[in-house]
Amino acid sequence: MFEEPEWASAAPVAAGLGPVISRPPPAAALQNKGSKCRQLLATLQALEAASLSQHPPSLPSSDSEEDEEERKKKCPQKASFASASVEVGKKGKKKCEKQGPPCSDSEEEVERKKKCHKQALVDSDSAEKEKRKRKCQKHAPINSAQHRDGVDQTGPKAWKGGTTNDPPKQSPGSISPKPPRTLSRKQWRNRQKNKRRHKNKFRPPQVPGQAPAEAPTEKTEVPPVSRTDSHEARAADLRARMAQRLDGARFRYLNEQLYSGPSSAAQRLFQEDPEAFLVYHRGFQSQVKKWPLQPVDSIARDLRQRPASLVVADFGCGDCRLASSIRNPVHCFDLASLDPRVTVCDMAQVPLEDESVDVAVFCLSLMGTNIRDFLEEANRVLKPGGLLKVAEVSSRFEDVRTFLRAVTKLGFKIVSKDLTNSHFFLFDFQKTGPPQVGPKAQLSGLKLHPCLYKRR
Ligand SMILES: C[S@@+](CC[C@H](N)C(=O)[O-])C[C@H]1O[C@@H](n2cnc3c(N)ncnc32)[C@H](O)[C@@H]1O
Repeated sequence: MFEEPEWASAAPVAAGLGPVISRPPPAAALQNKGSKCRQLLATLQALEAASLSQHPPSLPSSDSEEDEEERKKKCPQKASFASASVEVGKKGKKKCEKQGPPCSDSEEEVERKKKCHKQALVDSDSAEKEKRKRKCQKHAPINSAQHRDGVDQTGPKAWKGGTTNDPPKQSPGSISPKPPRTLSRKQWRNRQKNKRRHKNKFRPPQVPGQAPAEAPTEKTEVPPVSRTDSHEARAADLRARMAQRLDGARFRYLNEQLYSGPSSAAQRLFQEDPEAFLVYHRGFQSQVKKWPLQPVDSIARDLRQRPASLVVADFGCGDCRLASSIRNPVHCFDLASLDPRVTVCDMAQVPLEDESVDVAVFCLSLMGTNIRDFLEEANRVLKPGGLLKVAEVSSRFEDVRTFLRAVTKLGFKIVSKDLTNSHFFLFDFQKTGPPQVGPKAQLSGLKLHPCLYKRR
């Protein structure tokens, strides 16, 4: 009964103690029950000792699959039994000890021990299974419910063959000498992360808040077009700005010409270059529209309070803003025409009869160096007692009183003056009669500063 071949041959091999244990002959065993029992116990103890020294159960690594593999390599056919036999040594002994005295010499005793040994083997197998099951549960807590439900997921390979994608959990303290064949949860996550990174590496960068680009389609060809558009828009904008600056320069030049020479020269200028008149007026309009109040509007307001029957002569009318603002009949004179109502002429000589108009207006138009000619012409066409209205840029006046005195010598008296406006002065004169001075008399008060515009 002690010659159970598997147990007798496998145990020493598994324990590595074959040469140490001497097996007594069966006959002697039957005769000497006490010694057999002792031998049996000795064998069991030796097996147990060997088992403990080689595979200490307290070490976590001893339960590892690698160790199992190692054992299988050492004894491919008997490995499972060998591990079981180790347990036999422990559990069988304990069970036997519980069931009866350790050193009974009777045959029943031996039989009982044999049964105990078989039972121990069964117990050992079930214990081993239970241990593996616990180990698996420890590695895969997510699937613990499945384990509880009886789904067999035992063993580390469950992660490979399982339907779930959840990685196995590795206990924090466990250190495996070899790289694990299954991935830990952390390793699995890192691998997934690396895969995603690798994918995203070759994707075009996405703007936050925008939908991700599906593929390089026609949409990707849009930016060059928009770039071209923006380039053309910038070029057009640049051209417009350059043209504006050129116009500004031309306006300043023309403006200076009008103030620095006699009206005859200005007349020639615009006759030779009609476009220059447009340039000048564009520049003038861009300037006065920034003013808080345009003097022409102030004059028009005053005239609207007077009888509409009064005949008005507008010297240097420009775009006929005054004529458009009042109901009075208005003779419009200028060096060039921006409106059909304009009579093109030098205002030093207007095509009007003497004493034919009630109101003569000079709104920012005393530009030439021959201002006296303009004022004498107004005196000629004005009716006696007629109204002379003058508006000029305030900065042009060196001394307002000398100006007023000079105008008075030309057959006018000052009626009202308004010096309150920040940009221009307003004067009202009444015709008193013909000029009181001869043609060669000097009227220095009529010399006004040119109104020059700064480059902006
Ligand atoms: C600054 S603009 C003012 C235009 C208009 N009076 C206004 O206030 O809107 C001066 C105008 O007087 C005109 N002018 C200057 N000298 C002139 C002259 N000798 N004969 C006719 N018009 C003249 C210019 O051509 C210009 O249109």
